[in-house]
Amino acid sequence: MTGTPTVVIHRDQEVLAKAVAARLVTRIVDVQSARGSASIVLTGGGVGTAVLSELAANRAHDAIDWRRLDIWWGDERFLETGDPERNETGARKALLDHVDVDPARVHPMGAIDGPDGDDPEAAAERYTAALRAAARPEDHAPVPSFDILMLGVGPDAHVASLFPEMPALYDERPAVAVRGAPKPPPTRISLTFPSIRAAREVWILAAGDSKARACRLGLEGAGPVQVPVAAARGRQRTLFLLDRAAASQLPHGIERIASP
Ligand SMILES: O=C(O)[C@H](O)[C@@H](O)[C@H](O)[C@H](O)COP(=O)(O)O
Repeated sequence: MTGTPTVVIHRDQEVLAKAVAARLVTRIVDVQSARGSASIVLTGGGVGTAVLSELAANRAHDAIDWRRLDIWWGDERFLETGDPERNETGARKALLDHVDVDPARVHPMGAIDGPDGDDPEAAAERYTAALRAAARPEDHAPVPSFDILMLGVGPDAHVASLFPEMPALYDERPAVAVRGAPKPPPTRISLTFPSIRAAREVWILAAGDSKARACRLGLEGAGPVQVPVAAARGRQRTLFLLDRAAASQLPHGIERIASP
């Protein structure tokens, strides 16, 4: 795992979302120019979806070769396909329906009306199989080395659908079913920490006062069972991309202020 995360603070949620969208363009273009293709992991939640909307609105997204981009999800709500509460639905509406992605390279997590019916464990196993199929020998893992893995964070410091003190925190499988999630809806599918930590870069996205404590604890090295975001680290780099409100409890001197 990498060393100390880098903290970048933006004035407010709107500037944060625009800046993360611009950062995505630059990082994806750099990776595609170096290796031909790139892979990203999307997150649900307000900030994660706002980033996708800003990316759709920013014509710089034309610099990305969308046909050579693998798109995965960090977690998903186990609902019917097209349900507005599903992260996939939000991502398609905000961005994916507006760019020329290769459908074969877009990997949504299962839905309750999918091939596994109302069995989230089977749907998680299917996602695990897709991850394994995409992994290459040089990844040295059962999942691909995602170039950028984005995660929102909850006020309770959850990331993806890895909630404090829940069994999924201890699971070594690439993707798992989560039942009884404290954030509705209760049944979800989530990547686990081993999958998150296989990513080259992990970007933690947070805005608002309600995330300030989670961000502080996540950066102070708290235990991952109580503070899951504390274990969300990339192999090469970890970024905490925050607005001022989410950064309001951080000790002075560790941040880089990006927006005046
Ligand atoms: O499916 C989900 O609910 C998300 O993946 C979840 O992990 C989200 O990213 C955080 O709860 C932050 O959500 P907000 O940005 O909306 O606060």
